[in-house]
Amino acid sequence: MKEQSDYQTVNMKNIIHTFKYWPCIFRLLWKSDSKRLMAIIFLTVLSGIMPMMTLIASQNLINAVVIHMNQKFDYILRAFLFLVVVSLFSEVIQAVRGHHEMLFRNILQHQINVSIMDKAIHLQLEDFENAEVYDKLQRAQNEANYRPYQVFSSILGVLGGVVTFLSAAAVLLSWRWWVVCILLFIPLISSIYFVKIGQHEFWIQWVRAPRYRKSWYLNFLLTRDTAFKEIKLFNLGKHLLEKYKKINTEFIQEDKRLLKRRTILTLVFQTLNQFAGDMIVLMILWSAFHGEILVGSVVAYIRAVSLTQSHSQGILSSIFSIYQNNLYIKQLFEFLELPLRKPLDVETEKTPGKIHTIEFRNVSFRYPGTEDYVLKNVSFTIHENEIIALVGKNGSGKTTLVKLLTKLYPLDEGDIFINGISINELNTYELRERIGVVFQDFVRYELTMKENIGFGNLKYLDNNEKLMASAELTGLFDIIEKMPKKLDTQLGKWFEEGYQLSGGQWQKTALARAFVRDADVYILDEPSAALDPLAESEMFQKFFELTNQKIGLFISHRFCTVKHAKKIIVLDKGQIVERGNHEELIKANGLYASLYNVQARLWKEIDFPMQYHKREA
Ligand SMILES: Nc1ncnc2c1ncn2[C@@H]1O[C@H](COP(=O)(O)OP(=O)(O)OP(=O)(O)O)[C@@H](O)[C@H]1O
Repeated sequence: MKEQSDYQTVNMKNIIHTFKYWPCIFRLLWKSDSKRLMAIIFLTVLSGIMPMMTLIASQNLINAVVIHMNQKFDYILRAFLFLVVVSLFSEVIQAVRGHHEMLFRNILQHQINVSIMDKAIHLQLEDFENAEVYDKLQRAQNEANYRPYQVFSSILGVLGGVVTFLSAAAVLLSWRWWVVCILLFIPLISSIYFVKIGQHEFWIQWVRAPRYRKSWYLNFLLTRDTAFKEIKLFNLGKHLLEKYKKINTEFIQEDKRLLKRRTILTLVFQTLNQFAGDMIVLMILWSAFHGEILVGSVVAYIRAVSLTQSHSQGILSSIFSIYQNNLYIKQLFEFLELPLRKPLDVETEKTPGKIHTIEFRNVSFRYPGTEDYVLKNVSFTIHENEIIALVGKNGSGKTTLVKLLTKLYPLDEGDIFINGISINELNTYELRERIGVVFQDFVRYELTMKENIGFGNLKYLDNNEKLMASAELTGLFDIIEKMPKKLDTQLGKWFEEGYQLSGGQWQKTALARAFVRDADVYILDEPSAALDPLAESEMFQKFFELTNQKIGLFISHRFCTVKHAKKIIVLDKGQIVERGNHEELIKANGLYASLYNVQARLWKEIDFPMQYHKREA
């Protein structure tokens, strides 16, 4: 919030503050392609001098014609050839510079995208679920990744413009030095006004950012397949489009006001500039009329006046663009320089070895930035060759337990021991290598079937035998066999020749991905939600076999499966309220029994149809 108000207070200090990222920009530019960067800077300076060179060559030629008319043609020819060479050289420089700039822009953009993605893979889940960090990532990604090039290009604009401006001014200095002062004075005054407008635009852009993201999101919803079905069925298209239009119409209105102000100011200063220029041209003609200067010099001076005027405008618009881009650059580097969270990434040498026991000891947890405990004093132990079922109402903390065990969140209070060692002391990557998890919101990779399974264990990515063995465990084998390119079949509908799987088949793919891992612990969070009863029963049979001499943990709301687990842990509002096997828990007649009975009644169609009939009557 403070950060935001900093932007809203628009003053020179804040504007200057945004320049603090320039060293980072230059490091980034240098890192991207240092040789090309140097070449571009050199060519920019050179092309800044070229207009003046052309001007001097034209002046020479015209003066040569005037002086040597009907006398020596070779003087005229020499002056002409000089002009040809200078013009040609100027064209070549422009072309080579354009070529390098284009390439450099692509390389730089690639470098920035890689840096953003590299940063993102080093963040923690905690960061991704933190609106502020996510915001920074989104801003860096959507708005800021091309800005460094724009700043660079504007700096080049200023550099080239200043060189041309000064060299053209130098031509005029030899005639009347104070003419240069007049030509400088007007742009200087106008730049003060333009900086003020620039500050205002900063502010407008900043305030606009959240609305801009919303409009981006609406655009995303309307143009991707993710929300297509609901948008059609609930007939949301028009409603969402209207929302999008409303936000963007506001932007257009704001832009109109801004542009109006800018256009009026531009007009005023251009008129003043033009008037001053015309007066100076009149003076040049007056001097020529009195024979003080030659025709070539008349042309050269007039051209110099026009160059100084046009380049002063160019320099101003480049400075203006630098101001605007600086704000976004700040967002990019704020994201790239986000400090990585410590505890999860501390790499220790300690490896768990084969996991024989997992012990949760007095674990309590609150999500960062929230007050309420989602887990309270949770303690239980799982041993090798055991399967535990975690049950409880929605939001009771089951998935949170898995996130803590897999070190997706740092522990808050209490500890988790793997083979007697605290997970805080264990190497995160080694620990995760030994755990195979299927989350409720598993990923449907729009890639090949091979990748969808092989991502569970990259070392088997090209081992079709292993991948198919894992597919067999989840009942995918026959489906893959029938696919056009078997394991190499592209899945989903985003890319060419995509083969769309059903919801249950996607779930089986996610299970196969977890099963291909040579894990010691397999965790399934709602693994059967999309499976038909037969597939569910087969999958659990395989799961029981797979976890032989290993540890299995599954979260499920389906009591027909849960009842087969030897140990069942019942969570309620983050606390373990019951534990035991099915028979014990039914006998205890607590939460488990009541949840089980509700479901059993639904299966037996005792209560539900009666109510249904009552409503019909
Ligand atoms: N990233 C988060 N930030 C803040 N609160 C969260 C976050 N994720 C989950 N919660 C909260 O933590 C509580 C437990 O969530 P959890 O996902 O562990 O429940 P669950 O038992 O797995 O539920 P379900 O059966 O619906 O999957 C919920 O109240 C939820 O609102």
